[in-house]
Amino acid sequence: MTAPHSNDRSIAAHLQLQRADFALDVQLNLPGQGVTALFGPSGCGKTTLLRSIAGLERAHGRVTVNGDVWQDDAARHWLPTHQRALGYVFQEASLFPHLTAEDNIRYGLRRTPAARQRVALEQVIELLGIAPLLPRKPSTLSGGERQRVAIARALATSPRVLLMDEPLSALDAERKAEVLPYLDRLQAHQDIPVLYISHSLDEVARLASHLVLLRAGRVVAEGHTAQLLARLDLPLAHGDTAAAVVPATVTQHDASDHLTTAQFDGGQLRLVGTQARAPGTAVRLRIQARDVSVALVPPAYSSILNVLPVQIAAIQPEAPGYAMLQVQAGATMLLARLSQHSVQQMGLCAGQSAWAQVKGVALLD
Ligand SMILES: Nc1ncnc2c1ncn2[C@@H]1O[C@H](COP(=O)(O)OP(=O)(O)OP(=O)(O)O)[C@@H](O)[C@H]1O
Repeated sequence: MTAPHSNDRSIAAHLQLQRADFALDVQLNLPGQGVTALFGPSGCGKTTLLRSIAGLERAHGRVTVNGDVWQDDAARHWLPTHQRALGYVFQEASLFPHLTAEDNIRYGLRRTPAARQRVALEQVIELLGIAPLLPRKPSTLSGGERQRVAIARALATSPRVLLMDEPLSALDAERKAEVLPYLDRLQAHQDIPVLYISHSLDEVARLASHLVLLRAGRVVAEGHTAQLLARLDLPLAHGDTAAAVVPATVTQHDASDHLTTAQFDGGQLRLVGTQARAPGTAVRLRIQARDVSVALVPPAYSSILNVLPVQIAAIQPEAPGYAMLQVQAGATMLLARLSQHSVQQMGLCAGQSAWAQVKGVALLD
């Protein structure tokens, strides 16, 4: 069943499911493009939600994906999984061991009706850089290579959505770093929305433009990743890993000093030692709360490259001895993790003007 508005770019998952000691109850309307991360503590229902969208669990409600109605219990409509145009990538690549990488990918392709095939096999192979792996059996591939083949197999079926359940969590840091750029490429070259479960805030910050925070089967918060990461009422903005994500545009690269300048909605930031990027390139920057300090007078003769005029938006006490500050630069919210002692000594309070000294800025893509 296809909705009359074929240009509908959204994913709706209005779902309820009751188990003996767990209930899923979500009303989600998500973007029909880009990566949406599902994040939350173990057992909060991330996998159950993804499986329900896939029709692998019999939740009740309504699921639509960019105009396709997969489930509408009110209209007694429910498509089984094989009739839902989706790709599913699990933590461990579940490839057929007796088939080569190529035959694994072709297997998915054969099961896709010709009318639905929109993604060319060659394109998928090129995108994931797996041409040299095609004749090999899964047992001869590394974990990262296997996962790239599994993603290729899912993509080759021309899915309307890609469901990824912790696709990198079984890989060590090095293999993860090897696969991540392919996920970036996927976003740049394929217009397929991705729902992505991850336990890693780093991964979420890097890949996801949209974020859903779940707890005990319910949605705690949902919205732009950058906005949610900086919200003091949410657990993400607390502790040693708290960080703000800042969308920016490269304006200059000074090759002699290895300094890149990027403009964001609130000023300029300079990054040292990053690869040269052409002016105009859109980038996402990550600023950790522990790398931001606050001064009440403009710091002089400082080695810190980035000093921004800000306004303190909010202050919240943290784990013993710490306070988390939201500081606003233009329209951008940053986080600063300070000692309680400094907050008291300096008499810091919401509404005050100050200078944020940013010690480290990381390029996410
Ligand atoms: N097949 C099942 N039968 C009964 N209960 C289940 C089943 N699968 C999961 N559960 C329970 O449902 C709840 C949600 O599980 P789910 O796997 O969706 O959580 P999750 O957020 O994906 O967790 P994790 O991050 O650990 O993977 C948990 O309480 C879990 O114990």
